[in-house]
Amino acid sequence: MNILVQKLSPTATIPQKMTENASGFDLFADIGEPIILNPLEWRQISTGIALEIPVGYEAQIRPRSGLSSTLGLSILNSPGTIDSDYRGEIKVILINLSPNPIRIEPEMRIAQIVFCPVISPQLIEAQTLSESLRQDGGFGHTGQ
Ligand SMILES: O=c1ccn([C@H]2C[C@H](O)[C@@H](COP(=O)(O)OP(=O)(O)OP(=O)(O)O)O2)c(=O)[nH]1
Ligand SMILES: [Mg+2]
Repeated sequence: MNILVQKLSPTATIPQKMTENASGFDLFADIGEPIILNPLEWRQISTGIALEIPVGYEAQIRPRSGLSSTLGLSILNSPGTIDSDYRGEIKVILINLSPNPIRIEPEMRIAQIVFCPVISPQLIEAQTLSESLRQDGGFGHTGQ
């Protein structure tokens, strides 16, 4: 499958898979200068790219575990949803969950984007639903 990627700025970087069978393509920050995120601060970070995702697919913006485990850097709305009809700039809402300031560098690989199939069912209103073993048990009702 091909997915069209548009660079919206000359400094943007096309997302890259770092290994052949990686699920995600790393997303690069397209920022002119470093951005400091203070503890519990979040910011939309530009990537400088736009996508044309085929209908029937979506993209998810997910954190990179290395940045999370070493720095405490995460994504506020993880996983971010990129709709197939969105043609604007992909942005990453980074949040600093650590007690220390975090410096986001230009061209830093700040997140990863994963392309996934998505279904678009018809939602049919119903008065009753079929029975199941679980019924309405949830939120830990099976124990720890
Ligand atoms: O992390 C994200 C999440 C979303 N988007 C873009 C692509 C997506 O298609 C659009 C809308 O995202 P979403 O549906 O999550 O936000 P919303 O608050 O529901 O906005 P809208 O009313 O525009 O759908 O914003 C990003 O660039 N990065
Ligand atoms: Mg929406």
